[in-house]
Amino acid sequence: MKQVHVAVGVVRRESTFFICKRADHQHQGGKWEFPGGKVETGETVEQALNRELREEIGISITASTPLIEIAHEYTEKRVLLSVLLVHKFSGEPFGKEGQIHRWADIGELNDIDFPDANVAIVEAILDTL
Ligand SMILES: Nc1nc2c([nH]c(=O)n2[C@H]2C[C@H](O)[C@@H](COP(=O)(O)OP(=O)(O)OP(=O)(O)O)O2)c(=O)[nH]1
Ligand SMILES: [Mg+2]
Repeated sequence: MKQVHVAVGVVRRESTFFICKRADHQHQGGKWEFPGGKVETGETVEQALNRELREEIGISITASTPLIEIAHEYTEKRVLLSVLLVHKFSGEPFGKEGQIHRWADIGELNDIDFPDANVAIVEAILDTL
């Protein structure tokens, strides 16, 4: 199975994190996600994430640091998630593509319905902060 490389942004403001709901027709539809998307040929992870966060939530990244890389195999798809912690940005995040979104407190992260690969992301957030 081909592996899809995805840049994922953990957008943080104080002890809260900006999350979006994936549309029903998408892979892992109906689950919450950290915004992001596929890394295109010739892009770095940082460039891909900056493009995706502009398109999806209307912000520009000012400062980010690598948080974790996760390779995960779903039954129908193999993904490599390169996750960056986005701690400075300009603009106010919103659901630019009409998606449901919210700020989740750090204490809620363990109870949110994320795709399976995100268990390791949530662990990394809780370990780091
Ligand atoms: N953005 C994001 N994707 C995640 C997370 N967890 C997780 O398993 N994924 C998976 C689901 C998808 O298979 C893949 C993201 O790819 P995608 O198809 O949504 O990428 P995209 O935003 O470029 O979408 P598209 O416009 O190409 O349809 O990564 C997460 O927290 N955020
Ligand atoms: Mg996306």
